[in-house]
Amino acid sequence: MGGVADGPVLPRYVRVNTLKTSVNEVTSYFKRQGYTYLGKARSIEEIVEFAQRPGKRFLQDLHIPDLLVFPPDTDFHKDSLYTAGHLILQDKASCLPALLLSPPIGAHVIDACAAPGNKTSHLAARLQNKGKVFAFDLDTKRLATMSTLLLRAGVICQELANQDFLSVNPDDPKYQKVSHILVDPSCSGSGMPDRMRMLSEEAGSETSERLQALSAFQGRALSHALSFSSVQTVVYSTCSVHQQENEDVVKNILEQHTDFRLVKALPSWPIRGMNTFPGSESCLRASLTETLTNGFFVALFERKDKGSRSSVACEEQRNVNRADTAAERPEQRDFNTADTAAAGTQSSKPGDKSNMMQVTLKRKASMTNVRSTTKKSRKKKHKIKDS
Ligand SMILES: C[S@@+](CC[C@H](N)C(=O)[O-])C[C@H]1O[C@@H](n2cnc3c(N)ncnc32)[C@H](O)[C@@H]1O
Repeated sequence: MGGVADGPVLPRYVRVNTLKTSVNEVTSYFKRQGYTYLGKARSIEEIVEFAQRPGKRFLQDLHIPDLLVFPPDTDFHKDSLYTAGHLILQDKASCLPALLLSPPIGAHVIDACAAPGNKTSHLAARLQNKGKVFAFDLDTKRLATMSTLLLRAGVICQELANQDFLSVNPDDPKYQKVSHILVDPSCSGSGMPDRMRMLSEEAGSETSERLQALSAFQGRALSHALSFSSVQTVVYSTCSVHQQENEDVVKNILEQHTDFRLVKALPSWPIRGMNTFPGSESCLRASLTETLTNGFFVALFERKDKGSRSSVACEEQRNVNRADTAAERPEQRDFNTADTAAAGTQSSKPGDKSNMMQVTLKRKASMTNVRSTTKKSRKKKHKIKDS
């Protein structure tokens, strides 16, 4: 393990799945396992210090109440609380989007690019399984993984669809009550430590083209989310460190969607968006060196007029989105590498036409495919319960 001289090391963050247990119960459990509970962290510096030393100790995080912090390399994969879905191994930064979206219990929520589903399960926990999470993803395999993870986490308010979010009709009566949307689209993954290394090995021009295409897709996904007529709050997040995928996307969207404004995301968070446009400090950034997390970016949008948006404005924006989408959709499927690796499943290489074809074919199976996976998973749930 690295010492202070090697720079900060990422602790093991553990999110308590409040659908199945509580922070108090988990704290008592670990105390019985011989761990010492050091209370709630008071500063990031305290966590930095804490993470330098091994040992059976843990803290409660200072920003995210249902997050516990253990020394790096603490392995919970065989722990019975983990296997029973009471604990979710999730980086602190990746807990920010659901925390910030903060849908009220019973709300209808869309998770636009959802698999493998850690944020979906966090959203369901915040909803206390009441209301609805419509979760979309293009990748069949990742959705199957997600279905298993959600089952283990006790999530029952989800509706999964193997569908391009950009093709979801905001006028569909099914989504008329959607008030909160999370957009966590495919990105370069440059905030993930190993991804950063991989990216630096890529040729400059290739990287810049890829970033450009990613950024265009991210903008369209975010714009599409803002076109749902009842949506009030939207969170946009990436695990990228690039301005092009973060502040630039947000700036363009604010210019297009003047009926939305940025809200200061978690004011107590120390690192803000890069100063590239007025108000960019409302966004937040995360990094290993500054916040002891993976590299991450979050922007929180809120509708200015809390009443419903004019249907003409919605329709105009959707026409723009549809035209852009039709032009760009085929390439966009290449950008799943970082996310797929994070999910522990096989990824398609950028430009690998055979894999692209597979994805296209799989997508034709669409909703039925996922619904049948979900049914199978439900059967499995009973088996797990019985055994
Ligand atoms: C960053 S990952 C999402 C991680 C997920 N939110 C979580 O916390 O587990 C991005 C996901 O977007 C999916 N995706 C890419 N393009 C999409 C599209 N047009 N519609 C829906 N999902 C898409 C990818 O397959 C990938 O699973």
